[in-house]
Amino acid sequence: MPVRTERQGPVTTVILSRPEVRNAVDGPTAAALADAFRAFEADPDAHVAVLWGEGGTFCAGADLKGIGEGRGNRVAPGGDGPMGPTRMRLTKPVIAAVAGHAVAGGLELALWCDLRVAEQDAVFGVFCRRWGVPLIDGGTVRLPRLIGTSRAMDLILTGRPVDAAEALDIGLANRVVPTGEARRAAEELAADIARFPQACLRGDRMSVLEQDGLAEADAIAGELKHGMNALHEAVEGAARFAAGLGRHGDFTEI
Ligand SMILES: CC(C)(COP(=O)([O-])OP(=O)(O)OC[C@H]1O[C@@H](n2cnc3c(N)ncnc32)[C@H](O)[C@@H]1OP(=O)(O)O)[C@@H](O)C(=O)NCCC(=O)NCCSC(=O)C[C@@H](O)C[N+](C)(C)C
Repeated sequence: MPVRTERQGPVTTVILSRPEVRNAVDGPTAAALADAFRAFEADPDAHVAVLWGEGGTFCAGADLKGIGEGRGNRVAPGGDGPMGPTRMRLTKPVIAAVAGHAVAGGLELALWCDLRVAEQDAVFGVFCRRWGVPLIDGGTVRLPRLIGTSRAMDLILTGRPVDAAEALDIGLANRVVPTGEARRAAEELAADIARFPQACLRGDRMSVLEQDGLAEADAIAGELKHGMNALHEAVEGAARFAAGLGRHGDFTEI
């Protein structure tokens, strides 16, 4: 099974498991990844997902051997991405737990996630530059939005490796943790996020995602729309505050 899912309360961990090819994604693996995230999205008790690659590597991108033999991943307009879930807009957050390499399509998978927790020896990069395989899983769109056009163009044109320290510095990684700790740290972060009232959190997240390409006034109108959908939580949350709960950053009691 190239993909499996484990569940701890509201946290779902999707595990990419083809360590013998550094978790390179072929067609069946892409389909299994997409299905795993569809199942996460449909499960009302699952709040936050973690995407982790087994065997010390996040993902070496698309399966180059398959591409070389004419068995490239399916590229269908309107369908799933060649790497699987990269064209889905989930209503819930996903965190990439990056050990080893997150390169080419593996970088695109990490960019699709909301947050990236990287091990200190993790490496990111547009390694597909070497083979003439294009970024068509959102990489040319999400990378500049995340780190800015100038930095993204450097990485896209040179295909150079980016270590964890630089990734943190340029905002590609959100946290850097010791080697071997990415999954645990990402799951802890996911559990922290899963504790909050979810309608408000999902609305604020969606406001961030939807504003790309919108004029400021339209983006602010979108923010209002998502915020109003979660007002019931605001009333409940304000009542908890008035009762003296959750003050001074102690979120465990809310
Ligand atoms: C990741 C890596 C740095 C790890 O190095 P390592 O020293 O730890 O491991 P290795 O010895 O190089 O590889 C171990 C095994 O893993 C296989 N492997 C590694 N990456 C692979 C890959 N991408 N496809 C198929 N097999 C891959 C190797 O061939 C090898 O198999 P073998 O034991 O049978 O020789 C190194 O393997 C590497 O550079 N791999 C290639 C990465 C790369 O360039 N990927 C580009 C893929 S194209 C791409 O993803 C772009 C994407 O947008 C395309 N699409 C839109 C279609 C999705």
